[in-house]
Amino acid sequence: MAKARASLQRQAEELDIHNDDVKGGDPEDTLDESADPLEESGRTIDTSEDEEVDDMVAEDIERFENSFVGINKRYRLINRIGEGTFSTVYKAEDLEYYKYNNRWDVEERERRKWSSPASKTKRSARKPHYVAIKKIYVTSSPIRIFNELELLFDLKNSDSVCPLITAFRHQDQVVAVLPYFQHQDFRDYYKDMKVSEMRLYMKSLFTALREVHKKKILHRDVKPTNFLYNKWQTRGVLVDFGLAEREGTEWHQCNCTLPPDERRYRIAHSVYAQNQQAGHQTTSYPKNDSRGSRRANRAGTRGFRAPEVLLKCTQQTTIIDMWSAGVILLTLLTRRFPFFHSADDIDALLEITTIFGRKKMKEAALLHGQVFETNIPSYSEHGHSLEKIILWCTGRTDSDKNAPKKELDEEEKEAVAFLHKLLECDPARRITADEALRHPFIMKAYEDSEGDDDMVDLNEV
Ligand SMILES: Nc1ncnc2c1ncn2[C@@H]1O[C@H](COP(=O)(O)OP(=O)(O)OP(=O)(O)O)[C@@H](O)[C@H]1O
Repeated sequence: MAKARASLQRQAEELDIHNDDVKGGDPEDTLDESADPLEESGRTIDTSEDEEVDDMVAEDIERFENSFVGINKRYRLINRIGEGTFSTVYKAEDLEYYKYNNRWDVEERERRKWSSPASKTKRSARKPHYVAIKKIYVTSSPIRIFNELELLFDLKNSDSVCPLITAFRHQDQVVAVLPYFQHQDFRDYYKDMKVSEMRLYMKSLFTALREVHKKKILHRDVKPTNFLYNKWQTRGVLVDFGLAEREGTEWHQCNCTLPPDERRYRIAHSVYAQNQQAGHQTTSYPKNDSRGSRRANRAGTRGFRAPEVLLKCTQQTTIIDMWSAGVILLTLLTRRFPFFHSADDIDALLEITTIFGRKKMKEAALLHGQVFETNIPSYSEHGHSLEKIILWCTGRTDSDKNAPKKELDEEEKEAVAFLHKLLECDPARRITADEALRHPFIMKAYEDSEGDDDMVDLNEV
């Protein structure tokens, strides 16, 4: 393992490119904006090798094959399946599959488990095997590429993380080779997923996050396009560790990790509190603050960033991913994608304020030593309940005040009770992936899959 790591490191160091990351934020921060969930370019392109390939895509594949000498000896490129901010992903047939040990191939393992001894040898000899080739843009910094490859290498034994099979470099171009994971486009099912199906989706997502978080890795970019879900197999895999990092990277003490008494003391003696006591409602923070602005990693995708990321917490933990998972569940329950659609971080904070109200946001900000103030009169002190928002978004509100009040059904109510635990503004009180998997809402998914196991047993008999 150490040898492979050293070789990856060497490859990253060898890259002679000095460009900065694609989108930098203000120089004081680390802000990597991943693809907008609304942008068509981020959309999964459906592929079947028999399908006609667009002329433009065929040209692109040809360019790629010509620029990356030798790639077509190992892989037959079939189609372009995804385009993101940092990479283009192609589906390809692995031409040298049988030369190697393919422990990464979970699907083949499953197939072999259930097939007869004779078919095991017969069919696998003919069956083509597919991979996803991620061509990382040359504008990505070598450090970033190395980071992604190294974290994927670390997670190689996790079935719910799309593993790294191998990686190649040719001049300034790096490609990562991953197993091709058959999945459906989120946009094709989020509008009509039943609550029982949401449970299975979330269970699979938390299983992946538990694995990642156990290794103390923050994914940082949890969103539907980075969780490839196969609803027929009720299994998904996490992809895209391009923004991921190890917990503790560049940490500096943040107020949120102080013992409550000490935090209260600091807040009570802050400039903000003193100005408040003096009754300076409009000048509760220094207008000409000479202190340097705070540095914090705010990488992620708009609409999925946790409040502590937006508030520049300097000790962010793996729990930021659980907020993003909450945004996915909110999307499924409201049938709105993307649910949040802010232009920048301030907008994002305001969108959250609309739901949770001014009081909660002020508390959330103080927790990280920040002051949250807004003069927008329409934001209420306590916001709106998630129940109400789901009813609004799904057209279950009546303009007639005398009409009987519409309510969520029992299953939706259970989902909302769980959602509150994910969309908790205080990271210390937010549910972890491990706890989520033991929550009654998710536990019901195990009851459903126990039923499925029975069915398999009967078929076997
Ligand atoms: N292993 C895989 N199997 C099938 N499809 C994949 C695989 N990996 C990636 N894809 C497809 O390619 C898309 C882009 O991949 P990825 O998220 O890794 O790239 P990215 O450039 O970092 O994207 P973004 O900027 O959207 O975060 C995915 O949303 C998915 O549709």
